[in-house]
Amino acid sequence: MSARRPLIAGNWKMNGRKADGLALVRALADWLAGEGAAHRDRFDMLVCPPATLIAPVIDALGGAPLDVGGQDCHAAENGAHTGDISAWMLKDLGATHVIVGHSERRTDHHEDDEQVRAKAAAALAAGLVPIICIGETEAERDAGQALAIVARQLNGSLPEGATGTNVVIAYEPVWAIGTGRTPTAQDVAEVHQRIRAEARGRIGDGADALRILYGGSVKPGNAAELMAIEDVDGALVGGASLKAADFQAIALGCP
Ligand SMILES: O=C(CO)COP(=O)(O)O
Repeated sequence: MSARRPLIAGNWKMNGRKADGLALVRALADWLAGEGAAHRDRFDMLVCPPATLIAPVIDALGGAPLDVGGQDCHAAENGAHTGDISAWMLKDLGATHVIVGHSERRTDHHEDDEQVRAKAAAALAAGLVPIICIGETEAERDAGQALAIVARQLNGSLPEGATGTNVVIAYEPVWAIGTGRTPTAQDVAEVHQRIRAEARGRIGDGADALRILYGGSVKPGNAAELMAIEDVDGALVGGASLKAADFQAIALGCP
């Protein structure tokens, strides 16, 4: 076993006006400086606000040990790409991470593994840690294809130059996102073990240091059970990351 410190990451998705985002991040910063301070060596914490709030959230941190990331980036550094944001722009604001390949982008924007890999490569080139999301649909799980789909997505989405420490993988079964349903602990363990094995084939023993997050209906009530599973190295949290108390409780679920 390596000393992989869990990463508790909040994906705010398309939620929050400025006042909401600032109130949330201030509450988290206050907690990390107060009650949460005693637990700081048990997890790293990250929030991924909508692009409009990244700069104000970073300004509001006041030195709190809380990283800030984007929810997506374009694969290019600059150029004629209306509405897009580059990894270098996120880095310029002070972001440290960027989510790529979230299933909502794979669905809503038809992103495929090749595009996700290009985005992840851009993140690495810009000096950000890409959080590469993979996960099967319910039909794929019912057809017994979950492991094969996740392996294919991982291999297709992992960029050249990936190591165990410069990328993070998030396993998010599509059918568990926002539904209140989660896979069994055994199913989560099986998929995470497979992800690490596939990663080992690509990056060798660096895979021991690779953080593999679970995402999909993580709540205060199930966080401890999920975080205790072998090869689960943190959580990518959607809905429950919008409430400071819930997000904090999830972090406290880390072993
Ligand atoms: O998609 C997710 C995080 O990226 C998970 O969302 P929920 O936690 O709302 O299910």
